[in-house]
Amino acid sequence: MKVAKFGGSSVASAEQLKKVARIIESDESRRVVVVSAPGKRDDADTKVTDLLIELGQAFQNGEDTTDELNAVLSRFKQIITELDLTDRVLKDIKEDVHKLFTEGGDIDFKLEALKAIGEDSLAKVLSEYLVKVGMDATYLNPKDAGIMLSDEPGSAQILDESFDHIYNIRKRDQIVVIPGFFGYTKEGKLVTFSRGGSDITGSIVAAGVEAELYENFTDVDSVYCVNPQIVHNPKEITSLTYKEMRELSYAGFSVFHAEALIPAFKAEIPVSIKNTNNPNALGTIIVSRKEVRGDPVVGIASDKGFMSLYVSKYLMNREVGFGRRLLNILEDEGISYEHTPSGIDDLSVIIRENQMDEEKEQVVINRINQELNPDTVYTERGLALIMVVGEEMHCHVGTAAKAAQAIGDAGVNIEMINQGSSEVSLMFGIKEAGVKKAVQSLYNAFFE
Ligand SMILES: Nc1ncnc2c1ncn2[C@@H]1O[C@H](COP(=O)(O)OP(=O)(O)O)[C@@H](O)[C@H]1O
Ligand SMILES: N[C@@H](CC(=O)OP(=O)(O)O)C(=O)O
Repeated sequence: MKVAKFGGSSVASAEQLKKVARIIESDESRRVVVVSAPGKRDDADTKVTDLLIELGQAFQNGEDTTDELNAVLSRFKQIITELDLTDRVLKDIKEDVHKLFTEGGDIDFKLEALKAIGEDSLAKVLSEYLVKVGMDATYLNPKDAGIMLSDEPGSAQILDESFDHIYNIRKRDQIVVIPGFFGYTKEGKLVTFSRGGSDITGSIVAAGVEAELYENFTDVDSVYCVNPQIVHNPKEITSLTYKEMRELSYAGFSVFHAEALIPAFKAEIPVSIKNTNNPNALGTIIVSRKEVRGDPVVGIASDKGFMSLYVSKYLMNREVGFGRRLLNILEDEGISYEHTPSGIDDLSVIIRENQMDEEKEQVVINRINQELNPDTVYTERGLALIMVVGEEMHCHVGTAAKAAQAIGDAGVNIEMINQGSSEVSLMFGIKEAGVKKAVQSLYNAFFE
């Protein structure tokens, strides 16, 4: 049994949904299908999830919501008209939205339920279309699928007990179409994963049903060794390990959600990245172990939006508990951190900028000054991280030197270097403005 997930680009229009139906029909082991909400049809378009977020914001601000609701309805109207389906889904959307706007309840959970309407409606549309073209298919709500999540709106996590429930999907003899991106808490409240989270649903369902393969259909022929939006026509990666993909997706390979690998990895289910627009292309396979190739680097990822919090104090190395107290301050202020590169008398904490606005930054700096009495404390915004990744790095001499040289050749200053003890990746912190030049130069050094 295979689980096939189709992303926003694969379900953006009636034309795309016809391709999806052909893909499902062409392999009878594709029995479980997970879908996103309709994504962008072109660069200027808006994802349905973003339209729903705008609808929620208008409602929360007490504004007229007619235009925002019509924008969502018209996306679905166009799809069902072109597929010649009933207008049942439009009625459901209107009813669901009306209920959410008029019944009592917590606003945060209403906003969550609104956000999920895109995936939910698309799953209904696709199952109806599959039946219309002759397949035995049915819609399955995440609650009935057994997808139980933690009570963390917008960043929910799977509860372990879900997997036993999800296994029961195997017993169904129809093709089931499950909306991605959301599930339910034990109390029955709808909660979503973080953005792009349909990949997570697909991985959870694949682990739950013990699938032979988790296929993730998107709009590129494979995972490329660098983001194709940065380097023109980069080399394809045919296979990589979970560890490598985890590092790369964390650092900007948005083709697969960084949190989506864990369920498939734990259940040892191979993940295949395929193109809905070119399903015969080989794609990329992600597995636990791959043959030794002799290449130290498989991919180079980059992500913007980081900042560093720099703290120095003479004899920091001898002050017991200094690091713990610093991180405690961040914990108290509800800030998560990414990395902590350190020297003898100094420590930098790398944080995503959206974790700490200017106001919070002042609170944190004041507390550090009062509670830790440092020599210096300051922040630097506008940082990017570049991650050079490859499992074979540990048996190659000189990879770090080659990477640093390539960044230097691009005329970009390295602000920070970090290498994890697992030696799967090398991380460089640079100013955001230098990302394109540095990535192109690294690509030339390792792949050309
Ligand atoms: N290294 C990479 N390899 C392939 N695609 C990448 C990479 N890094 C970023 N991307 C981008 O990821 C996009 C696919 O992800 P996404 O838009 O989330 O797809 P979907 O709509 O299927 O969920 C590609 O169109 C590509 O621009
Ligand atoms: N629709 C949701 C979830 C998702 O996975 O979407 P996409 O497949 O378009 O990345 C979002 O936009 O966040």
